[in-house]
Amino acid sequence: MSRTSRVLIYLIRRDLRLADNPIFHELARLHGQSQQPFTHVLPVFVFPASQIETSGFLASEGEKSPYKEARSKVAGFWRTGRLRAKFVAESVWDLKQDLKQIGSGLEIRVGSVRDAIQSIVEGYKAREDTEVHGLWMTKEDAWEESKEEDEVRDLTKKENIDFKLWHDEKYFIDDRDLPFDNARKLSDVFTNFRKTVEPLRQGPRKELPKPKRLPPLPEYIPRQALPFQIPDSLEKTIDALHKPLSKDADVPGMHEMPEKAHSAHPFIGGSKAGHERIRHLIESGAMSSYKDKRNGLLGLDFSTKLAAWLALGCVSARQVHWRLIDFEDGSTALGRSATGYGKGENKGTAAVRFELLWRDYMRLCTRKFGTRLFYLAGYRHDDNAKFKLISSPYTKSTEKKNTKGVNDDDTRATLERFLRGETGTGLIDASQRELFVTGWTSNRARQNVASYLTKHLGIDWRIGAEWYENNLVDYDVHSNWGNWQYVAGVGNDPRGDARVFNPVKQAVDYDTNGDYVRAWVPELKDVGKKAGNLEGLMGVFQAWRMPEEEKKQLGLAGVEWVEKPLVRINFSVNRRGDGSKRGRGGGGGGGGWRGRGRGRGQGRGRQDDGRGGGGKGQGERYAASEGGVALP
Ligand SMILES: Cc1cc2nc3c(=O)[nH]c(=O)nc-3n(C[C@H](O)[C@H](O)[C@H](O)COP(=O)(O)OP(=O)(O)OC[C@H]3O[C@@H](n4cnc5c(N)ncnc54)[C@H](O)[C@@H]3O)c2cc1C
Repeated sequence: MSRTSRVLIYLIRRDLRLADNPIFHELARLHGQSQQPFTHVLPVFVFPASQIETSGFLASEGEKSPYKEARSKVAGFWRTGRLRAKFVAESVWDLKQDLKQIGSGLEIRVGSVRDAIQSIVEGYKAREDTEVHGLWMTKEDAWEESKEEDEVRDLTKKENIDFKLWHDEKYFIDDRDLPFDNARKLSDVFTNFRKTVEPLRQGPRKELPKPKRLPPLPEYIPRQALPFQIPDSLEKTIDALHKPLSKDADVPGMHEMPEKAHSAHPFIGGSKAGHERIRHLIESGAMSSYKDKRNGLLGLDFSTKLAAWLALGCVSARQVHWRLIDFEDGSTALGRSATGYGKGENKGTAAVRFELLWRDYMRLCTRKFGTRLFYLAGYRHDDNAKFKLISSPYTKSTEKKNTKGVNDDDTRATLERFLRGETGTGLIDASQRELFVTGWTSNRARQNVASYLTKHLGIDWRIGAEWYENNLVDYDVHSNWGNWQYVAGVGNDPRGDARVFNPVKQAVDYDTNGDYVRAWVPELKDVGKKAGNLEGLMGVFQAWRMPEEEKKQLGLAGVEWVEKPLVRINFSVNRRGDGSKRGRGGGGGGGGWRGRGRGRGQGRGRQDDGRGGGGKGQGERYAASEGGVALP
């Protein structure tokens, strides 16, 4: 008997958008034809049990999850923390709503991706009137995702179901337009890659329109297999995701949101919110001023905050690009009253494209190096690299003796202070606390934190990457692990180990009045106010430098992280204005991160991406040195 319903399953991954989505585009096109290979389409999203803890979806209290806890490999953190879990759920439900409006819908499942699909296939096999005709999904590059693909492909082969893997089109330069056919040919230097795809303004393909109508859902849809059940609202989905996760992420003493502090990332998941954000950035002029402001630390608009939507594919990079084109060409009303409207590409919009290309590059590095993305020795695989050991508090160090004389127990205590934001270095503490309570911290702060953990504390960089994976709402496997490697000196940074950020100098440069540190480390909010000079500010950036009297007055005397910082970083204020260095060692080179430094010092930071700092000469200059990196 021929079955009357032929179902195509679209297994949605990090492509949570309707517009500019090649699969939905093709489904809409086929729907308009009289002869269709399938009669119904079933969009499915699976919360993958290996990456997001799913035990909160158990149907009853007595049940046990058949899956291992979704914890990270080195440090055992939950892989997806509360804030990202919420952002993902919002994005999934947003797409569900969008699909409903055009005659379709979205089925949510939990478990391993393979099990989820198998259970749907089995459900249909048991019926006479329906068959699964095919399964489509988007290719992703990281190894877990590739493994998922293989498992699903094998399953479809066994069940005689058509399988198709689609290009992931959420990136800036389309895979089909890359100047090489094999990722092994990707240069290990970003600048070289960039040159092969310039001019960037002409790089992206056209975006695909939003489908107006999709084939309907099948009349019968197999339910989620036990022991799990799927909630019927966004709120209940978030509750289920949060249920197993403790509020302190299993680290005792984590700090809460300080009074009067504001999240720089108060956004919600989903395409609609993402596009609203793009519109706001253009209309407010924030896209045009991006290049000058992107190194900011506090506020909503100094950077785009688009990364979280991009990571989940709620918006694609080329959608960002084409909205910028609309603005630059003045072809729509978008941004009509903003600076730069109709005047072509400006340095702000060009810099946004440049950063979007970095995102492409990080992902292509994963394609090139595969699982080396997660290796302690990184892409470089250089056994002699100075900072790459290191004692790991959770696995016991087997790799090499920690040259800084730290044993594993000390490292664990040190690490917990780092996670809590109690290192005693203001910029690091502010960033760590901000990250934990808001799910976001700026690029400048991320660079400093990563450099501090790996190069000042000498701790295994993967632990930092895992903590970011847990916390960041914009977590993305390629950008996170790739950037951690880069800063740790084991990745594709041409300067490798030589790049060390001095977080005190960086605070002086980028947190000029200490507002960022004061906002996130409220214990320090009044420090240095009386003195009102740079020396006073030093107490904000390194609390141990506060005069004894002031410590007592502010109730900070005897506080461990104030009195005993994990690292005392030498940094002296030089009022001679010649920017020369004092003391031992350099270490100020962090300011030259990919040439983004402000160019205050002399020849700091190689301009390895060709963009100059340009020496703004802002009043007083400072000299930095980093001799003391001993742990207490
Ligand atoms: C240690 C470390 C970890 C990081 N982890 C992540 C991560 O998990 N996910 C993530 O998307 N980015 C990560 N980044 C890169 C960067 O910090 C964030 O993309 C950026 O801060 C997000 O904020 P934004 O959207 O306002 O960025 P903007 O400054 O507005 O940049 C625009 C877009 O360009 C891309 N971009 C910018 N800088 C980078 C970069 N260095 N590498 C790759 N893409 C970039 C992002 O998609 C971003 O949304 C990390 C950087 C470091 C140093």
